[in-house]
Amino acid sequence: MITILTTGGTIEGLDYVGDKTINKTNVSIADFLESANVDFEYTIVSVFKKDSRAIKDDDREEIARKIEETNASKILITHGTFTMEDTAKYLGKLNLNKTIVLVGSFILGSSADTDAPFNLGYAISSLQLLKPDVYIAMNGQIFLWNNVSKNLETNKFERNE
Ligand SMILES: NC(=O)C[C@H](N)C(=O)O
Repeated sequence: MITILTTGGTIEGLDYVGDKTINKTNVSIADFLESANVDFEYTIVSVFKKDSRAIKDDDREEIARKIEETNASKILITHGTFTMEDTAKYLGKLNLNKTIVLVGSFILGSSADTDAPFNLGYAISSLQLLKPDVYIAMNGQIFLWNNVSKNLETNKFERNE
């Protein structure tokens, strides 16, 4: 059983100009999974729908609460890429003793060339194999919460050393 927590960001088809959200086509994570015909049990909980630049520690606390509330030991979090590393660090420090993988997309989930389905598939596969801890699954790689940052020039996540 996997619990999927959704929090907004480009992966959910939300588009932004500056700080303003332009509500484009709302893409649901459920639609991606249904079209892939996945065959594992999951529940999707929408925690909030935000540009990740607007996510504050109060919001992260709410995510942590949802993680503690669920019986599932494997948690996927869909999240905007801008502050994904901050949420990963926040959760990593809590020692929640569950396998937690954060994933998002660089290209709008509603675009034909979106990286969302690839990233989701990679993250879900990794989630099932990784030991308890907090990870980011992006760019076809797995990053541990305490050794990751987003390179804004290359639009890639990378290890700090
Ligand atoms: N690629 C993204 O997800 C960026 C997005 N604007 C965010 O919420 O961080």
